[in-house]
Amino acid sequence: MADVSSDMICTTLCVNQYQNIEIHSMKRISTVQRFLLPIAILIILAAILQAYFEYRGKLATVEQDAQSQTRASIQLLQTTENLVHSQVLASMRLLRQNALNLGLPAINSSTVLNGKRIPNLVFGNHPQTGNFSVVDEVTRINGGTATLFVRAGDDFIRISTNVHQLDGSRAIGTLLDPKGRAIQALREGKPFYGVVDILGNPYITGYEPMFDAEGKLIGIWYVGFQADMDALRTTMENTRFLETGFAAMLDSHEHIRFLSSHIKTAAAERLLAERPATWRLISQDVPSWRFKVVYAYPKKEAAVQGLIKALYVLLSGLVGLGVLALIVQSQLTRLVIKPIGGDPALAVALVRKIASGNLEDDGLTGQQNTLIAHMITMRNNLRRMMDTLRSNSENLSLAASVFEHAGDGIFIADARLCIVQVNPSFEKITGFSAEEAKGKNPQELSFAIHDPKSLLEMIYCVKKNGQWRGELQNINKRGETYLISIDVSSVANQDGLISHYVGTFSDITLMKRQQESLQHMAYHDTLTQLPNRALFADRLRQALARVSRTEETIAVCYMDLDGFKPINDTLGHEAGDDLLIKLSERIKESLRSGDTIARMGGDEFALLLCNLRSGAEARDTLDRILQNIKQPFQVKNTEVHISASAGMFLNPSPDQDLDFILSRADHCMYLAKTNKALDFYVYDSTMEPLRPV
Ligand SMILES: Nc1nc2c(ncn2[C@@H]2O[C@H](COP(=O)(O)OP(=O)(O)OP(=O)(O)O)[C@@H](O)[C@H]2O)c(=O)[nH]1
Repeated sequence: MADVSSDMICTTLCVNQYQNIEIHSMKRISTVQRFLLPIAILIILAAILQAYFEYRGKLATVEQDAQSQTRASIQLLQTTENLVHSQVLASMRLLRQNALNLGLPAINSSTVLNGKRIPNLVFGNHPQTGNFSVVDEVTRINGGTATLFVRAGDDFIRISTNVHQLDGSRAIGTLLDPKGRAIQALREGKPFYGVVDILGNPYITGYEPMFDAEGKLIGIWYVGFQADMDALRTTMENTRFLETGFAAMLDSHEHIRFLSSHIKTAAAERLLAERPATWRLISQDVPSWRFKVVYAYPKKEAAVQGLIKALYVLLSGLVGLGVLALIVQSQLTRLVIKPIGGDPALAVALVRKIASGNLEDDGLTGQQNTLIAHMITMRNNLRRMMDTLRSNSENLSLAASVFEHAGDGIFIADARLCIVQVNPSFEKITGFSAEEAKGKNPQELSFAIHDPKSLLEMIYCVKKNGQWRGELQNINKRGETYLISIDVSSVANQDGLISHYVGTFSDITLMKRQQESLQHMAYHDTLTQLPNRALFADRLRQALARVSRTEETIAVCYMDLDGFKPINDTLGHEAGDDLLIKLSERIKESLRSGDTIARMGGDEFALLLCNLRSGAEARDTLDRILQNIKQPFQVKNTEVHISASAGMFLNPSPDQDLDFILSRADHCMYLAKTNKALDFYVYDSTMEPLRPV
């Protein structure tokens, strides 16, 4: 119980802390009380109802008992009557048989009895008035009493009897009670059997009409037994109904014959006469005896008995309720409150709060290993999950936004490299819509169309290293070639197996072109598109490096146009430009693929002749070029003639400085220009420092 109390206190404290829970009413009534309240009300109502019914039942039982005892008393009378009735019949038969043994009944003249003249009843020749042999014989054999009556008008006079009067004499000469019960039937010639009051005593009697040979009613046969009322008297005297209730047997004159011994006759007579409302009187007639059985009891006593019974039921109900309350409280505490860890209302409120989506930590705590504690843990876990989900969702929406708005094309492919999703930039760059791209692999969308191997390399690297970066040349839906810089990485599932590939790429076609253009500009002359000084120096460097391995002959020539300025001056600068372009193309066409011509500035050009078999071949080549230049050019519809002076550095060695080589060739060119005798001079470091062609 101490645990339960502490639980309740804990719950109340928790509830108090639990701000948002609508359990104000529950604070006042605990779950056990709420559980018990309807049961208690039901049990109390049932007990009250049962008590009421018990009360009514008790009243009815008292009434029924009284009725039943009344009937029992009557039954006793009737039993007495029935038992004696057979004796009466036997005696009646015996009386008549004894008479018939003497002769048939008849009236023979008259006789005198007690000074009165009455008809003389005879059996055969035997007068019966004052003759007691027949009746005494019957009584001797069967007991009881027997009488012979003779009819005298409407009356019947006892002429022979063994019924004695109070003075002890035989009651002959007396009349059959003219107001009695038997006389009416007998006058009509019918028998009468029943209880008759004879001289103040009840007799069970039998009366039969006596007829002579002609069938004339001349008298009465009578036999009777005085009823033994001792048993009835004892029963009545011992009867005590409730505390003061009593039983009484009244005769036809309403006189009390028998009465319960605990009440005085006068008091009983007064009650029976007044019949007060506070008493219940049950009376029943016994017609054959002309008696009346009365049972009387005070209503108050019956009510008290009923109330005692009702109170007993009520108390039993309350005791039962108390026991039930204890059982319910202990079982609820053991099976519900303790496992829950507090009032179920608190748990319900907590669940409702969680269900409403409120996962805030409100400081609620629960005892270990209880439902509330588990729910709080669940709520904490849910909150953490929600935070993670929210964060993931934000990341996802961010990722989705990036995916949607990224300038780079993005595709996501499954493990078979079939595209499952692309972003708008993918559609823009490739020209393929998302619907067209889905389900296809990059090759089917013309990725790396010219170099399918690069895709295989890409897959191999991604599988091995998790990512691959490179450039691919693709063809878009419009059939245009474009170059992409692409980054492909793999996404592994929980088992560590590749589930997806993510490719991010950008169209670098334009950038590449610009880059190439810039590179071209950096190494070429913008007017003639010939290599410039820097590219020439680079090629010369490469050639020198090669020479040490191949021992081939190379030659570096420096060339300057003669009389170019006048063309500018006369035909204009544009014509000069045109001439420079056409001259460059002519020289380029006359060179072999491994040779280089570069514009060094203004009207100055440099030549790098490689793979020469000899110095003579170098001279011949330069000479052929100079002769070629002398061929007329068509500029602005004008035939223009021009020539060039040149210098050659034949067989430069790898250890020689580039500037030195060029300055030597330039110097030779200067000699040719100033000398005018030769088109070019040759500098050969291995032979002569400077010599003409
Ligand atoms: N049209 C045109 N003229 C150029 C260009 N670069 C330099 N020139 C001109 O080329 C001329 C070069 O001068 P010079 O070397 O004296 O010309 P030249 O008449 O050939 O004289 P020599 O070389 O001494 O024979 C100058 O008038 C420059 O203005 C160019 O890119 N286009």
